[in-house]
Amino acid sequence: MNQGLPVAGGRETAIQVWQLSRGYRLRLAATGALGLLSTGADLVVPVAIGFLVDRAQAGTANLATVLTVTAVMALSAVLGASGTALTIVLATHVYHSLLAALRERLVEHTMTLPQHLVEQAGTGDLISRSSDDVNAVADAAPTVIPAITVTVFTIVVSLGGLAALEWPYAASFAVALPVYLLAVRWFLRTGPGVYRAERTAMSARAQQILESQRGYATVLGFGIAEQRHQAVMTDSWRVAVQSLRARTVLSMLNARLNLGEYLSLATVLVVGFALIRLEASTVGGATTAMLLVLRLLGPLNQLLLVVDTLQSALTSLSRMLGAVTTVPVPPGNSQQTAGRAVQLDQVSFRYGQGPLVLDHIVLNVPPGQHLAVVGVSGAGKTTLAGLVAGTHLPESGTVIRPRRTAMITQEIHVFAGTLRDNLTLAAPEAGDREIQAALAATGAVEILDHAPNGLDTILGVNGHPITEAQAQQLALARLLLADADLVILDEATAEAGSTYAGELDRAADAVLAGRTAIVVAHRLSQAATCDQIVVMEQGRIIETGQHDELLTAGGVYARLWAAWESDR
Ligand SMILES: Nc1ncnc2c1ncn2[C@@H]1O[C@H](COP(=O)(O)OP(=O)(O)OP(=O)(O)O)[C@@H](O)[C@H]1O
Repeated sequence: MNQGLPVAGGRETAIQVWQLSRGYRLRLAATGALGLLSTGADLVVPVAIGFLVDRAQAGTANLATVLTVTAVMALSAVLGASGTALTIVLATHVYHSLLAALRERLVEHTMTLPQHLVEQAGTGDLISRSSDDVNAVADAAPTVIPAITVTVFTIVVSLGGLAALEWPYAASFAVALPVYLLAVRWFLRTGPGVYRAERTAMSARAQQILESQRGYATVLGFGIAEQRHQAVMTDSWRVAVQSLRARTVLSMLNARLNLGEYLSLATVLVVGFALIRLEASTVGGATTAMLLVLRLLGPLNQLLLVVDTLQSALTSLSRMLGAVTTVPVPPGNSQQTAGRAVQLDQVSFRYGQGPLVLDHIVLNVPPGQHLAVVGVSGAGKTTLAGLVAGTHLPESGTVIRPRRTAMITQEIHVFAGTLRDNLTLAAPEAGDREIQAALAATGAVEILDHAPNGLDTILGVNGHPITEAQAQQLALARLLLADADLVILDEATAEAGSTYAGELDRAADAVLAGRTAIVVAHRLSQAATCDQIVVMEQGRIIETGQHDELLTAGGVYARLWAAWESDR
């Protein structure tokens, strides 16, 4: 079962958001001031209507009074509405800028996460955080931002207005306040768990679908399509159940809000009635108070309703920040240096909680030397290559490698893009002549000869097809252009003895010339030409030496060599 990446707590989320807001705080303050002024202008309407009611009651209202008051109301309404609209635009702009900054940080950070941590968490979890969660936070903007900006300012200004009228009016609102507070408290306690469960179910579904797609060949090969289909259905049903729970919680919140609304209106009416009887307020004053409370209820309900979206967005935000703040703290040490040598000192490693896969490895590769790593399948060769490349971090011990290290793994990926893009990934400044030279050196010119648009031919999904061996040649040409100090080769596609194996060995020789290299020798012909060979068994180095020395010694390497020669 995948453990998933961590989720940031409330305090950590607040700290991260505060840090992220650096550079936007002045704009935020200006937005706040504008919001307050705009909502203040909105106060004019209820006050003016109360004023008119009093004048009408006293019989002193004439056409001029009505026209003047109407003009003032119209002006304040226009000013208030435009100010509020501008506040929302400004707030939305800041929100999206902050989200873009966070998304960048997320992508940047995930690129530095050690491979095993991502594998342990499940790629689906990471994809879900950088897609579903980013969408949830972005989608919240149109509802949450207007609700928050309008409500917060309306509450402050309206309560101030009620208190300025007669304090009992403001105090009467306190009767309904506990209902609202209890509703929010209940929702904040119930909501996060329900929303987190919904998001986690979504992550699990994403992982299930991803695994079915990635393992498509295996699914077909073993005839387990129906089984996979059922697994995806089960996870989709879990998402449906969790979504239903989330929506039920929302309906229950609605019921509580309706109760609060009823209580606040009833209380202000009763208080207004009592104040008028005591001659502490005029009918106009009571009218203004009633209008202020009505004004307050709309945004308040809107805010509480978007607490749902807000809560969901906050959950997503905490998941995004959780992935951003995942700092791998390996007890072991993995360092990059300006030099060209590789050193491993007592390096041990395991995947998650599994058994030791590398057991106290000691290795020295002097600058410019080529080291071959040999061993049966599962001995730990690929893992060792990953540790030297820095994609895995040691559990204990120290890895020292050149800063400019490049690796070709067993999974060679052809990126969607042009042939040129695929070659210049690690050398963006390389010109066409250098690219052609690299293709020639690695025997890959044939790819170019058959590419309909030369270096501009689109490769990858739906692009110009290339064979697995050509993809490997392309990867070698890319490596040559990257001009790394240390090259790690862990490619294993070509069958020993095939024409391609010979071609790839020659291409690899061209790439490795003059560099420090570690070659995971899936074909022993690759090992024979290296300066040094280490033989691995169950995570340990059991033999070290040159090809001839190891053959003469008659140990494991000699037996592997004999078996390999007889298979050729
Ligand atoms: N991602 C992983 N999670 C858990 N265990 C793993 C993972 N990758 C490899 N292992 C285990 O670690 C051990 C060493 O695997 P590794 O791939 O490094 O061996 P190898 O010598 O390179 O094998 P091969 O020649 O088949 O690639 C094996 O027991 C393998 O099952």
